[in-house]
Amino acid sequence: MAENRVVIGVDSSTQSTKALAVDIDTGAVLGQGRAPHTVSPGAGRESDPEQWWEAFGKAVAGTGWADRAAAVSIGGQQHGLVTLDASGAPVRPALLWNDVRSAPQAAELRAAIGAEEIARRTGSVPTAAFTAAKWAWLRANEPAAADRVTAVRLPHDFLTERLTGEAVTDRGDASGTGWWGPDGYDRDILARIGLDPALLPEVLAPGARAGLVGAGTPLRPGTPVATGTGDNMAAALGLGLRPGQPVLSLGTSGTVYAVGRATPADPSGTVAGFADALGGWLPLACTLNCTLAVDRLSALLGRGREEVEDGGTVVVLPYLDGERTPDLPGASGLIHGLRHDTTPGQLLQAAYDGAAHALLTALDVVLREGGVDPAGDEPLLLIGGGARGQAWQRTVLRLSGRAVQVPEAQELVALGAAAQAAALLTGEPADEVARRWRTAEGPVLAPVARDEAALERIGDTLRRAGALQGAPAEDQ
Ligand SMILES: Nc1ncnc2c1ncn2[C@@H]1O[C@H](COP(=O)(O)OP(=O)(O)O)[C@@H](O)[C@H]1O
Ligand SMILES: O=C(CO)[C@@H](O)[C@H](O)COP(=O)(O)O
Repeated sequence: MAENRVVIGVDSSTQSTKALAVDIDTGAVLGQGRAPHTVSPGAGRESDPEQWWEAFGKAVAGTGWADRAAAVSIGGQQHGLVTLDASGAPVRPALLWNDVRSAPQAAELRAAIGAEEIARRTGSVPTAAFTAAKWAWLRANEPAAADRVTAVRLPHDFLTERLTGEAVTDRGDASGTGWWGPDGYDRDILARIGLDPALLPEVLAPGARAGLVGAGTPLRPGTPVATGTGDNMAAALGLGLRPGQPVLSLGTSGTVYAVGRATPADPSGTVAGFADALGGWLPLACTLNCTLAVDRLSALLGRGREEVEDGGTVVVLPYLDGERTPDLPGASGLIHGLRHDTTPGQLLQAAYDGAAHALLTALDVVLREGGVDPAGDEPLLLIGGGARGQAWQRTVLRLSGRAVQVPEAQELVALGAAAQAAALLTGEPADEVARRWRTAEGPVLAPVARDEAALERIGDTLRRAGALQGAPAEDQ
């Protein structure tokens, strides 16, 4: 294999870094590497950016192509607040997307600007996940640390800068900050949260080159580096997604999204109006409790993930980490409707249902926000670690009523980053590279009738659980 025909794509996600070495011509994966991350337990969710950098080195070395790849690009978990001092070292661990301590700061921003206005300006109504709320939390709770910060980055920007020395980002990841919109950085929002725009990276145009690999990194000096993007935007590239094709990703987070034709601005906050990595839009709904919550329930029940049973009417709201969709940052797990004849397998199935419910009920809003008819019959593309699970597949079929397509290709975030890197060399748009690689191909599972009764039971429990789960009085 000629060295100038292989690129490396990286996914620096919540639980681990994954890297793929990919043949530019065929999309064949020639090598892969992985290294785990540590996320703090307890009230917050934090990770050390230095560990991401070490994991990046191990994962790219694991591909076997680190010293020979022709280009590289990095997709990363969205929203995380990385704070650097004048030497480029982290001031403190990064505050991650699933850290809900910043919920009061998000509520303050919403109240100060108004949900409609902030959605119009930034595409999204901020929740605790958004970087703007995290910076406001840092200012309020650790002012001395905030004062030492000379640069604010997102996880993928931090790694790109370590590689190239360039302080740059892309519109996809920038759109998850809460301080960026179609007109660029929103100076009013930055002023409200006390963040100097000079601390932020430059937002590069789609398809631009971020820079060249410098000395002393795990990659060959001089290797071109693409802009990278947020992990969901990278997966959209990795699938070669066209407008209106819906995606459900089952990983640490659950996400549902589609490339849109229109600029999204959902004032209800269910759908975040992210930008994609190409110049379009990526309306998306995200939950905090997905594969990890179901795995925790299966461990508590002492059953394997696939040991589910049909029947019964028990409802599980598996909000072990608080929740973002619906916006219940103070929520916890809740079981309702337990009977003498409820079996452990039914309880486990109810956890799957509870984790999928918000994503699948948000799907129509996601499509409408992107200007696409939700009545279309495009199969739902199922990706992420959970997509291989039979129980997950059956749950999604039952609660969506749609055909479900499971791409054979795995690690679509890393593949999307690889497509970005390849696009730097070939001049094609990255989504076209992925379509050429046929990354979305895989079996299509035939639709089944939507289980309206289960959806209604979960929705009803949610409404009635109101005060217990910390819902505002007007929603109860
Ligand atoms: N066969 C499977 N069935 C259900 N869940 C799975 C399966 N394989 C992996 N997972 C889950 O997938 C998750 C990892 O998914 P991934 O998309 O790699 O995560 P991340 O969001 O960190 O990128 C893990 O929490 C794991 O429990
Ligand atoms: O917050 C969001 C999307 O808005 C998450 O999807 C993060 O981007 C984390 O992704 P994973 O680590 O679960 O892939």
